[in-house]
Amino acid sequence: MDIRIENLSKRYASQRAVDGISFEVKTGEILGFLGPNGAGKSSTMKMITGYIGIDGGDILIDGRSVKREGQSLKRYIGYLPEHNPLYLDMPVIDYLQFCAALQGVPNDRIEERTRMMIRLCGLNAEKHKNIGELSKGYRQRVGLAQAMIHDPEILILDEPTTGLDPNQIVEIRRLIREIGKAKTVILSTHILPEVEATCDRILIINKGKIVADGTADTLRQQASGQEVVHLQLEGTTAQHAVEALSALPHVAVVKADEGGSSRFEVKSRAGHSSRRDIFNLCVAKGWVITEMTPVETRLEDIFRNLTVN
Ligand SMILES: Nc1ncnc2c1ncn2[C@@H]1O[C@H](COP(=O)(O)OP(=O)(O)OP(=O)(O)O)[C@@H](O)[C@H]1O
Repeated sequence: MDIRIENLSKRYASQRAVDGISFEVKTGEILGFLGPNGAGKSSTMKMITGYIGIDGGDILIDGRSVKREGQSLKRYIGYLPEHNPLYLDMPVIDYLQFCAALQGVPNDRIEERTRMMIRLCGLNAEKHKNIGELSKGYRQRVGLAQAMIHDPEILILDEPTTGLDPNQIVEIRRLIREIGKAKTVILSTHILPEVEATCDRILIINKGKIVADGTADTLRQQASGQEVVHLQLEGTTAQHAVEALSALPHVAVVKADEGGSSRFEVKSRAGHSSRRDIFNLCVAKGWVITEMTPVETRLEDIFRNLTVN
């Protein structure tokens, strides 16, 4: 099921938490929703799931308006909220059966779906414990299990791997990727490598507005206006190398590593590459290149550039 967000807005008193955003997520796509604290991610997710009202614009799920048909669209959506509300006095298994019934899973399938979620989310050893006795990570797993119990077409996951141990993070990412092949998934996270590992596309929101939308590769290409190369040379001094490299026509900045290790960072002018010139210079001077590595713009840097004001 496709999700289409059209000029969506949310206000809390005088604050615009979500400020006229538009984007689309297709079936089979996993969208990573990034943004600093307070950017408007949870508010957007809550509007998609019908947990809070829409102030402006609309959300279309398979062409149907959440504003008009929100209640009947809820059954297509699985939602893991940021603050996962769980019944602490209930055993895991009873809670999941209760959620299945609430979500309209037919009586004769409740046990099978509950068993499947317990297996998928690694809850077997804890299934008879009260939720209040579980560790933070296991509570998160219960939250994920309840989000998926009715096998929804759409999954909205607000920071799904928070509190999980590294092994379980890998498992849950794998699970999300698997589910994402046939469903529509939006997940928010603060863990940038997670977005690259799990998501097909990234949306960055800042102060209620979208500031980037694309694959990790496209965002990198857009951000890397200037080529940066790490270089290591033999047969010259740092001072000579910096002077000669700085004189190349497209080189903007040359930085030598401290300690005179003959390692350099060479930044070119926007839209130019200096790698050939560097190579030719070294050949002409008889210097040996022991390393020449283009530096990729890190997702962390892209995120910071777009969201630090
Ligand atoms: N119920 C509310 N009442 C008043 N203001 C709210 C409410 N919920 C959210 N806000 C405000 O709206 C803004 C966006 O909040 P939101 O929770 O959507 O951000 P977020 O991107 O999910 O942040 P985080 O990464 O910290 O979870 C914040 O400034 C927040 O304080």
